[in-house]
Amino acid sequence: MVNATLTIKICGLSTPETLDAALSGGADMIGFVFHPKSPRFVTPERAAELAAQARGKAEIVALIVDWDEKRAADLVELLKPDRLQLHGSESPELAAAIASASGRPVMKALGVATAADLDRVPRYAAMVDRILLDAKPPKDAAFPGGHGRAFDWTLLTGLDPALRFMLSGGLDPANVAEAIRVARPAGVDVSSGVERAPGVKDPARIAEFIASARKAAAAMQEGLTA
Ligand SMILES: O=C(O)c1ccccc1NCC(=O)[C@H](O)[C@H](O)COP(=O)(O)O
Repeated sequence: MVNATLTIKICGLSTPETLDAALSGGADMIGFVFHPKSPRFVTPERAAELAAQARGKAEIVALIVDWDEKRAADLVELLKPDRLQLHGSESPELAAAIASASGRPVMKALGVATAADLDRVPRYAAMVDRILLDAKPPKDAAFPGGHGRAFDWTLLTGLDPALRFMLSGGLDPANVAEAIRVARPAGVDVSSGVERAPGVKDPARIAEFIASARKAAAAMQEGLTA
């Protein structure tokens, strides 16, 4: 399911129509947000209904914020996601404990604003399956992700290529190609950039985002092999 050259994740889906746009566009991962303050919040029961549409076609990612192992394992029991995304201030040890208790690979999101924010990447990378490098939320934000803010992608150019990180934060159909060219991520993740209002996904923008990202990844690949 996960593309060898670029993993594309569409996050914060909450309707069958927009989920279909992500799947038919060829998304590798689709994300459900379980943070109650988010405009993209879905209940586990609603997510389980939507997940039936995606199972076997794309990885189902459950996004949780500062949950403990027990709560994460209970969600996994109900939803049977392929992966958990931790988007709070979970320590590397808690992230590893959640992976172990739930039996699911964990992607840990880390906020980036300056080069110093990357110092903790190796500690997390040693404990989880994937790292997602996202913009930091605004200081007064009610929820810690999905704010459509980009950060300076050039900060990532010195990262170990073996890290195979995912990139998010303010990506959209117009800038994703440039983000891929500059940061060379193994994957990209988008939410606000494919919406017409907070929490309201736009099927046409989802298709456009996936097409732009695939085209940019193919061009990079061609450049590397030419
Ligand atoms: O999207 C949310 O509402 C959300 C709420 C709480 C924690 C994380 C959240 N989203 C995280 C994501 O995976 C987003 O895709 C990522 O932050 C990028 O968002 P955006 O800049 O809006 O594309």
